[in-house]
Amino acid sequence: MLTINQLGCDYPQHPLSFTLSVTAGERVVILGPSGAGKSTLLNLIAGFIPASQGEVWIADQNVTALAPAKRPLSILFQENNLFTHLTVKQNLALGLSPAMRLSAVQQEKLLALADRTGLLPLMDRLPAQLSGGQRQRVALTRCLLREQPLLLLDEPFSALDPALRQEMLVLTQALCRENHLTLMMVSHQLADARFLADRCIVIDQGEMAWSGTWQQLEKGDIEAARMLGVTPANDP
Ligand SMILES: Nc1ncnc2c1ncn2[C@@H]1O[C@H](COP(=O)(O)OP(=O)(O)OP(=O)(O)O)[C@@H](O)[C@H]1O
Repeated sequence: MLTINQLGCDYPQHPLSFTLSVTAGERVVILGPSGAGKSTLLNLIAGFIPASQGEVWIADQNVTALAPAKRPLSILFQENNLFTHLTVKQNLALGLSPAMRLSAVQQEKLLALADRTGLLPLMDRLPAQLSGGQRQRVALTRCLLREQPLLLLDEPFSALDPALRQEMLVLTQALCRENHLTLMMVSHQLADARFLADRCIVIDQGEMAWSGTWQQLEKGDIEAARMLGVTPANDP
């Protein structure tokens, strides 16, 4: 589904170069120390940071030279995902049409998904009139309306309180399953991986340092776990 090969950019501190493959429908949680290159990896895949080397292949298509909007993926950041002057409904409509002019079928689709994610009572509000969790629910719903096969999440729930965070993880897992999405999510929490990940990747100093299961990390007896500060009795 996703293959990247020596994908990198020239940051002055140290070069970054990533090589990895993700299969269709796989849910991968990306962990690693602060500054390791996790966000850069997602931004290189999405095309927001131009690659100075390497290639990105998504669903058998070389997308390395494509503009971000042309790549078959959606990306969600920690915050600032919504247009502040547009209502929830308008923000959602942008997922289907840049001009927000929807056909009857698209309207129906939008309302059905908004119902699924609990947004119907909020449709006429502006983002400033929503809680942080509600805003992320809108942004996640818009990602899904785009119906792209690859979903990239960059610490999307880290500003939320634990209960809301758990609610969003449950929703994300359900929506990924229902829509057969391939997921790559950056997180600082091994608990997210425990809940969501088929596989964990640890990034260190601009490259992939380790790949395996959250159970292996949780044991705390491998170098990748030590890198994250995980010991058997200590979840980072
Ligand atoms: N625009 C930029 N120009 C130059 N260097 C950058 C730029 N953005 C990030 N970096 C550097 O690239 C490295 C990787 O940054 P990145 O934001 O990808 O790390 P991260 O693993 O996501 O960190 P965190 O967990 O703290 O969010 C860091 O050393 C950072 O200082």
